[in-house]
Amino acid sequence: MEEKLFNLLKNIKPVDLSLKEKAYEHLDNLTKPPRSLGKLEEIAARVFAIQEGKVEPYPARIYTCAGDHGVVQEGVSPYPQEVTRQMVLNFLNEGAAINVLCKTSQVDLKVVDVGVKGEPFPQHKNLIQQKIRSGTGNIAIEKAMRKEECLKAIFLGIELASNAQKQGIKSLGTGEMGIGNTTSSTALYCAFLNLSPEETTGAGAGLDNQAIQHKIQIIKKALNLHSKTIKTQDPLEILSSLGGLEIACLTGLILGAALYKMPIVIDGFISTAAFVCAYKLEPKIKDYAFFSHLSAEKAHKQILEKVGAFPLLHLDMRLGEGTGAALALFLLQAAANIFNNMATFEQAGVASGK
Ligand SMILES: O=C(O)c1ccc[n+]([C@@H]2O[C@H](COP(=O)([O-])O)[C@@H](O)[C@H]2O)c1
Ligand SMILES: Cc1cc2nc[nH]c2cc1C
Repeated sequence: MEEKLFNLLKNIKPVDLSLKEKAYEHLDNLTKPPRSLGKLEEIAARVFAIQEGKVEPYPARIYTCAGDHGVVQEGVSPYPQEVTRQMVLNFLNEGAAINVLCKTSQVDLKVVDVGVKGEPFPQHKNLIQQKIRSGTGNIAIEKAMRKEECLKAIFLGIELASNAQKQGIKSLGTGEMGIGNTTSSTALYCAFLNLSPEETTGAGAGLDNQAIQHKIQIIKKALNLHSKTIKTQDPLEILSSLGGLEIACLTGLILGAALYKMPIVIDGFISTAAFVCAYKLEPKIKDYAFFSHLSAEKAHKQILEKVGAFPLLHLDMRLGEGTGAALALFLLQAAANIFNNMATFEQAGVASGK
């Protein structure tokens, strides 16, 4: 399976960023002072480069991937594990923030059970039931998952991107749900970016300061236990040891987006951990990615700076689910409409500047 993955990764093509100049030539002819729409123009230009001559991000889809985390038994989250399952049901009943924001932005939503603890969910049109295992192992005392399970989750993510493309979807967004997954994400950041748990551990879904100190100790314990693996810097081993099933699936989704030349919007703190895993597997994926927002989770700013990414929105959000991605996909569509629908100086009879 590992060899199959590395062979697939070889097919990922770099984005031809020289195409951005061609996009800017068109944007500079539109009835506005050049570059006056700022980052919106940058978005249009990069989508043009990714889609090789078109700016067409819609129809768009978010995959919200759900999985449970064994490390929750260490008391690292203010919420009980059952909330993962309960929120998946809420997503399917269209009562969650992600449902509302996807409707607002006209983004399609699919919910993926890749590792929620317990029984599979009843069939539902928006549910992809692909549980690989019933939650991860507790990373403070064992590996999160076997390498084969991690690879299965990555391949599932790649398949989700492929299916979306076959169904006419033009861009993707990441979403996740998993009580305990900020602990796993923080451990991944420490392992991949050589950061300390003290500087990267935050409140997650709402821990107080004392509980954050405890979370730091648990992350340290996990990093110690897996220190040999971390030294190797093998992305698959590190993801299997410290990650989560939803994080591995999103890693695959990001790789798949690049493979199928689709723009992908990375949501908050946990999705960025999946981005780092995908980047470590194949750095060419970076130019396919947009970062929706700066999460209020403590270390997100530092991490985004470290990976050279700029977040589009600053709204103090820290929910996950794909909520930032839903808002940012709308910005991609706004950028596309600017590119495709504005009049040029010539068409409108407006004098251009010198
Ligand atoms: O997206 C973010 O930036 C973000 C930051 C903090 C928490 N979350 C969400 O909260 C859950 C994880 O929090 P915790 O404290 O249980 O690790 C998980 O379901 C995430 O979607 C999400
Ligand atoms: C209620 C709730 C909703 C969430 N959505 C994403 N993470 C979450 C965590 C909690 C606790």
